[in-house]
Amino acid sequence: MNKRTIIIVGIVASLLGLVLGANFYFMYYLNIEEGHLASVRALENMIRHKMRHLHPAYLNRNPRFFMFRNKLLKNYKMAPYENASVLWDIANWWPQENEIYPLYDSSMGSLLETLRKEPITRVNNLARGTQLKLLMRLSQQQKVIFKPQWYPRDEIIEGQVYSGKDRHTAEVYAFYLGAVLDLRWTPIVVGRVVNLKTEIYAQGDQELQSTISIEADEDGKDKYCLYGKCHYCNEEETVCGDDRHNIEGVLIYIVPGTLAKRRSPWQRTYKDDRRAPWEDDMTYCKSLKNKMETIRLLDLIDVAIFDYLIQNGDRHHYETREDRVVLIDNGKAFGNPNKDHLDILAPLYQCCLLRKSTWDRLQVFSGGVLTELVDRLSKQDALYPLITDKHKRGVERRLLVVYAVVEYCMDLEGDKMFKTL
Ligand SMILES: Nc1ncnc2c1ncn2[C@@H]1O[C@H](COP(=O)(O)OP(=O)(O)OP(=O)(O)O)[C@@H](O)[C@H]1O
Ligand SMILES: [Mn+2]
Repeated sequence: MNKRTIIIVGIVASLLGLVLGANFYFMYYLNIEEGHLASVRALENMIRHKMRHLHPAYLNRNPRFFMFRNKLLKNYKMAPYENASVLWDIANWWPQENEIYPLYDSSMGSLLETLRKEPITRVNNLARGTQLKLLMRLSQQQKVIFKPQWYPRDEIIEGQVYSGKDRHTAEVYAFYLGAVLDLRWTPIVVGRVVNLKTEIYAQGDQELQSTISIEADEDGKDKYCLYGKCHYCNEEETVCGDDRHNIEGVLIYIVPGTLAKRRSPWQRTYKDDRRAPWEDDMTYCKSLKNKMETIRLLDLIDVAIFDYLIQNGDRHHYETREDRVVLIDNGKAFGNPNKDHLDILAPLYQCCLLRKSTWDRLQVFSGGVLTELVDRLSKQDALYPLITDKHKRGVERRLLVVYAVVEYCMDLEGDKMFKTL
């Protein structure tokens, strides 16, 4: 054999080795159990493989997005108003099942303005849930929930996916993301800079006032700090005003109607040394499919995608309105832009079911459009930018993971994974 032949044979042999090696690698991980991969690790490898071979359509812009973008921008555009209570009457009639507001409605831009502008006339502690929140009344009438800022936008929350306190702007982001993805199941939320002295303390009842400390700082100027009343509230952990007593927070419109709280089948144990059954059992969904209505399962799978994009890993319970799932409490999102918690997507990759409309919609906003559009919609918010560029890149990266997981499911189930319920 001459030198050239040896080189060619060498290359062919090593290519063969690579192909075989890679196949063995995949066969090792593809320890298929009734069509499902045996472990989360194997799944992660499979997803990584899928991500490397994503069809360009998932990476590029879909021209169909223009139509949606223009309508959305028009719908959420800031608009003046004359009578706030008329708008509140309208908005309180909006909810239908779990849809909190209509797809397009000429009152939306004005309604958002009422939440930004109307005077805060009464404030109480709201000891519901575990985190600090206040109940505010606007113009002596409309009740809203207030969640304050705890962290700067670029704070990185270490630890578990559910660690830390609320990230207030995540609630606003969730509202606009829900609007874009047509998961209009979130409450309507605006960011607002509020004065702790004149708008909260002065309008607060005695109980609230007793959870606000007023102390003189080095310059002898009063400093207002709120610690509130809730499960995790304590005098050491406070929200303090700046030199003009201002704090950032979000006003969350109260969803009219009755909400029912249910334990999530994908609940975490919240203990470092104990894992939940769903974390190790890739066939976990099989028994759920018999126990739970498909429509509920489809709702929870939509929720999983939504939560995965924003990295909310704290949906231990979910709430329903007229038997459909609502997206209440989105504050534990955007903790660490560098981390993706794939297991938030467990409902999707374990059940391999997805609402057809959700899948169609997700594909409209490929190629960077999703975060660009949420960014443009939220430009009018007092707290813009809601999240850092790193977090925006995180959302886009995770959208590709969602595409890859759906591709993985399509390999297993074909088109029958898509449902129209
Ligand atoms: N916009 C809303 N409309 C109606 N009810 C709401 C709204 N936001 C919150 N609630 C009610 O208040 C409860 C507590 O709110 P939320 O879940 O945001 O608090 P949390 O302190 O984050 O709770 P947890 O610690 O359980 O996560 C909810 O379970 C819900 O019943
Ligand atoms: Mn919460």
